[in-house]
Amino acid sequence: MAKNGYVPLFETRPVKGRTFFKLFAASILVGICFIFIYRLSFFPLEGKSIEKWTWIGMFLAELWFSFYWFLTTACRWNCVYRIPFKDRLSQRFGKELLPGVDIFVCTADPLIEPPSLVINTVLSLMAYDYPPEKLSVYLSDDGGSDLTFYAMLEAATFSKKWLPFCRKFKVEPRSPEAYFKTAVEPDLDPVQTNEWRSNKKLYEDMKMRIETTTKLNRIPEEIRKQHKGFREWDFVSSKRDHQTILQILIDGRDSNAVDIEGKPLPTLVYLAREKRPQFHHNFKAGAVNALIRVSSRISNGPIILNVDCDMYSNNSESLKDALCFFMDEEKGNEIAFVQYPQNFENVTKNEIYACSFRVIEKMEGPLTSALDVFTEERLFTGKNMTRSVRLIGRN
Ligand SMILES: O=c1ccn([C@@H]2O[C@H](COP(=O)(O)OP(=O)(O)O[C@H]3O[C@H](CO)[C@@H](O)[C@H](O)[C@H]3O)[C@@H](O)[C@H]2O)c(=O)[nH]1
Ligand SMILES: [Mn+2]
Repeated sequence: MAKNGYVPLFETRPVKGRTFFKLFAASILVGICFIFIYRLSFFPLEGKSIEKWTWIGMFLAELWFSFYWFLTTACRWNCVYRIPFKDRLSQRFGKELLPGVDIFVCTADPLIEPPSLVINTVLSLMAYDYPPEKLSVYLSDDGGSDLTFYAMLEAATFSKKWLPFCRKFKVEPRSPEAYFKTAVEPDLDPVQTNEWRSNKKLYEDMKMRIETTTKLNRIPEEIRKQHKGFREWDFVSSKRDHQTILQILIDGRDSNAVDIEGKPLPTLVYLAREKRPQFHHNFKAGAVNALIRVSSRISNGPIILNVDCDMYSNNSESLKDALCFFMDEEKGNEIAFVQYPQNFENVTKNEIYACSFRVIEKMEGPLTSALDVFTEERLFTGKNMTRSVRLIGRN
């Protein structure tokens, strides 16, 4: 493994049984060739018109199925596993050497994507096992909703206790909702047990306050008075017609931005990009473009992680896993995009949703498919983009 003293940060292992798969594919290819030979050599020249047309129709269908088979087989031809070694990453890169990571969370509607769900995702990302001064979490709110803004204010306050709590009790996953749903009260000394209980209560109270405003569908006057950011909504006529609302809720550059233990907090930003009815907003891709511009002025991290608001992180170390691919001294430069596996809740025990890391190597020019990748296209070709970043996505 170690070559000239170099120890890689990740390993690529071929999936077992590739030769068998290739033989199997070759046998199908032979079968397809026979079908084509048969169709071309035995065309019913003498037959009725219906026979001829059915023959042509079937041949076209066979061509089409063969093309589909070719595409799916090509994708599976050289399957590999990627294995990151995050312990090596921590050994080799101290706090100072790790890159800044800008995390983008997108939400679009406070009714479909309730603010309590959004902040659970945000809190799970803020609590990543990563130097907080290197982390910045940006929420893009395409719903332009003060209900979501209020939930973010609550999350900013709650994070001061939640982050130390996660470290102390080794909480996993770090979405408070997901954690408290299954966690059993730890059997520790009374002081610690009380601390655990009081944090649970803090979360439940916060969730109740947020859900009450969501049900009311407005922010009560006494809460509005607590933060000047709410005044922005005096100028919002609708979710499709408003000015930019940008609020830095926790500024990591400020030495006072610390949790209850005095440790630094990650930067936390709320953004509702400007929208006007005469301009198309381009959905999530538009939101991500706005986030790239805004984050360039605030933290300008060379790594961007992009998640949807309903995708909390279920492992506090997964950021380090992804970084192993980018930080590897030999192969890291060939990698531009790492895609996290996605685990669905309450679906099935068996893994049928391709929950594995995906890594795109040697990227040249824009890629096709899916919105996450669209943002990448802009990143690499955009006229005013001078920022060179690498992406982690979950799509
Ligand atoms: O105008 C919009 C519309 C959507 N979103 C956000 O985009 C994400 C994805 O949208 P959703 O409607 O939930 O699509 P899904 O099918 O659930 O998402 C999958 O499909 C999308 C389109 O390919 C990808 O962008 C997502 O990452 C992928 O999870 C969500 O966080 C939304 O809040 C915005 O920010 N602005
Ligand atoms: Mn979704």
